[in-house]
Amino acid sequence: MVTIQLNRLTKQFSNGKGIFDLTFEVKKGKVFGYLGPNGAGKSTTIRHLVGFMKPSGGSAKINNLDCWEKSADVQKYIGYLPGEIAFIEGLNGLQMLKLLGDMRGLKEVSRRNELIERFQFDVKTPIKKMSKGMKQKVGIVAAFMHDPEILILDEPTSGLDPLMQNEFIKLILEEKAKGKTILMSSHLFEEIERTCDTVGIIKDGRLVAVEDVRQLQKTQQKLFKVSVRSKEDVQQLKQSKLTIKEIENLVITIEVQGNYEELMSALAGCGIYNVDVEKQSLEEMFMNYYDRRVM
Ligand SMILES: Nc1ncnc2c1ncn2[C@@H]1O[C@H](COP(=O)(O)OP(=O)(O)OP(=O)(O)O)[C@@H](O)[C@H]1O
Repeated sequence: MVTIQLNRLTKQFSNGKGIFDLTFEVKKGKVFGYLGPNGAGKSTTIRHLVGFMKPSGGSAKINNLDCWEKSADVQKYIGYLPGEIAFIEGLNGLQMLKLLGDMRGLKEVSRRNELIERFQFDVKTPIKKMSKGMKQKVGIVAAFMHDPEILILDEPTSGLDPLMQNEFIKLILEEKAKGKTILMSSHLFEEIERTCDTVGIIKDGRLVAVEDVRQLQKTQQKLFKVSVRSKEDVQQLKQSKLTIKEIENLVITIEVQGNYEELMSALAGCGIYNVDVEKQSLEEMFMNYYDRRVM
C-alpha cells in the first residue's frame, strides 16, 4: 500500500528556485531517506507533504488524500518535525508539549512522558533558555507522542549529540518494526544507511536518484587486507580468481564486491595472521551524484 505519493510535484518561487517535477512514493512500513545539499529543496518538499504549501503543479498525497486540499485530514495521520521549530514565547518544554497535545485532543500522555525520559531533558526549562539540541528533543517528542502512523521528519538529528543521535536511530527502527511509514531528510549518510529502505537524492530542486539501500550495499566494494603466514600463501592467492589490488610482503589487499564465497574458499587454504576490512562508504557511492563542493 502506498502511503506517501508525490506526482510531478512542482513549486516555483518568484526567484525561480523551488522543486520541480518530483515523483516518488513511499509504501506503508518503509523508511525513505531524503538526501541533498543545502538549498536542494528537501524542506520545500516536506512542507508540501504536511499541507503548508500549495503546489504550483502536480500533487503530494498522504493515504491518498491531497496534502493541500485535505490538509486537516492529513494532519490526523502524521507526526511532523520541522527543520526549524517555531516555539511560543514564555512557555517551558512541558507547557509547549501540553499545548500541542491539547490541539490534537491527546488524552493519553504516557508515551509523551516515556519519550521525555528517553531523550533526557528537563522539560521545565523555559524554551527561550534551551540549547538547540534541547529544542530539537522537544520537537521529536511532539512528533512522536501521539503515535502517528506516518512520520515526516526534517533533519531530525540536527543539534543532537552522538549519543542522542543513536537513541533517535533506535527509535526510528522500533517505529519501523511497528509498521510506521517514515520520510526523513538528512545530511548524514550513516543515519540513512542504518535506518532507510530507500534513499532519494535531490539536487537543485530535481530528483537525481532513488535507490534501494540494500541494493547499494550489495554493490558496495570492500577491501580485505589479509596478512598471510608465508610466501606460498601469497602465491596461492595470486593464482585464485580474486582481484588483488596490492601485495606488500605478506600483506595482500583484495577487492571484493559480493563474491564472498570465492574469497572464503581461497583463504581457507592459507595461513592467516590478520584480516582488516575497509568498505567503500555509501557516502562515497552517493558522492557520484553530487558535486563535492556543494555538500
Ligand atoms: N518561501 C520561499 N521563497 C523563495 N525561495 C524559497 C522559499 N523557500 C525556499 N526557497 C528556496 O528554495 C530552495 C530550496 O530550499 P529548501 O529550504 O527546500 O532546501 P533544503 O534542501 O531543505 O536545504 P537545507 O538542507 O539547507 O535545509 C532554496 O534555494 C531556497 O532559497
